Amino acid sequence: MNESTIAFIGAGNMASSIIGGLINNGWPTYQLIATARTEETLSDIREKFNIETTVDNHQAVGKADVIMLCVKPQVMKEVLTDLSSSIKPNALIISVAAGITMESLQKWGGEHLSIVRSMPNTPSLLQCGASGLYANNNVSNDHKKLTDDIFNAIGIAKWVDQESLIDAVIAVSGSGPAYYFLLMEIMEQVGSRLGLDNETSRQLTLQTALGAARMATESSVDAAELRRRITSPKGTTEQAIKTFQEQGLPELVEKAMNAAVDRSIELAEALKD
Ligand SMILES: NC(=O)C1=CN([C@@H]2O[C@H](COP(=O)(O)OP(=O)(O)OC[C@H]3O[C@@H](n4cnc5c(N)ncnc54)[C@H](O)[C@@H]3O)[C@@H](O)[C@H]2O)C=CC1
Ligand SMILES: O=C(O)[C@@H]1CCC=N1
Repeated sequence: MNESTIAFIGAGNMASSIIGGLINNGWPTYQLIATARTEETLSDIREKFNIETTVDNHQAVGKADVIMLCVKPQVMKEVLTDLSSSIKPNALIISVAAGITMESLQKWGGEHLSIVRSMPNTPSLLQCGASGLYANNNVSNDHKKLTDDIFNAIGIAKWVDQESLIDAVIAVSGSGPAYYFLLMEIMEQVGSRLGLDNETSRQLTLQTALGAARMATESSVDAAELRRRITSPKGTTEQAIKTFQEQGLPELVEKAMNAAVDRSIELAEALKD
C-alpha cells in the first residue's frame, strides 16, 4: 500500500467521495487529512471516516505528500495563493476543480509545482468513479504513478494529453452521474403517474439502471447492440425509442454536454486573474 499522506483541502461532496472510496479500498486512514472552513463539517468527516481533520490548511499541507485541492473554483485562487509558502518542494498537487486552468494553478501556487488537473466524479465513493487526468511538465513518472494509485483505487482513470480535453471529461463523466440521476427521477415520477405505487416505481427504476449499467460494462457487445436486443420489431420499446429519437434526444444530450463544456471555459476566463 502507498505510504503517501494526502491532504484534502475542502472536505465537501467531492472530497468525501474520494476519501470514502480510498478508505473502502484499504487506504490507511492515518495517511488522510481533511480541512474545511467549519468545525461542523469536519466533525461530520471525522464521524464518517475517522481521519485527522483541521481548519488550518497550512497544518494539513505541511504534512502532506499529496495536496488534493477540493474547494469550489471561486475560492481556489484565495486558497492556493495562501498555501503556496507551506507546500513541501516535492509535493504533488492535484486539483479537482472544474474550470480552473493549469496556467492559473501555476500562477497562484508556483511555476515549479508538480500539478495534476483531475476531473473525478462522486461514484468514486463506491470505487465506481471515472476520472480524467492531465499533468503539467513538472510531474515526474513517480508522481504519475502515485496519481494512478489514488484514482485507480476509486474507479477508473484516464490520462489526457491536452488540457482542453478535461472539459470533455467534465461533460461526460464529471457531470455525467447527474444526467443519469435526472433520468431516474423522471422515470420514477412517470412510473407513479402510470399507476405504480411510488416505492415500486422507485425500486423498478433503480434496479433497471443498475442492470443496464452492469450489462453495458460486463457484456462483450456494445450499448447499441444491447438496446437492439430489447427492441422487438413492432414492439413496445421500439415506440419508446422512436419517441426519444423523433423528439430530439440525441441533439438535446449533445447540447447539454456542450453547455457543460462552455461553462467550464467561461469559469476559467472569469476566474483566471
Ligand atoms: N461535486 C461533484 O460531483 C464534483 C465536483 N468537482 C469539483 O470539486 C470541487 C468541490 O466541489 P464540491 O465538493 O461539490 O463542493 P462542496 O461545497 O461540497 O465542498 C467544498 C468544501 O470546501 C470547503 N472550503 C471552502 N473554503 C475553504 C477554505 N478556504 N479552506 C478549506 N476548505 C474550504 C467548504 O467548507 C466545503 O466543505 C469543485 O471545484 C468542483 O468543480 C469535480 C468533479 C465532480
Ligand atoms: O457542477 C460542477 O461544476 C461540478 C464539476 C463536475 C461536477 N460537478
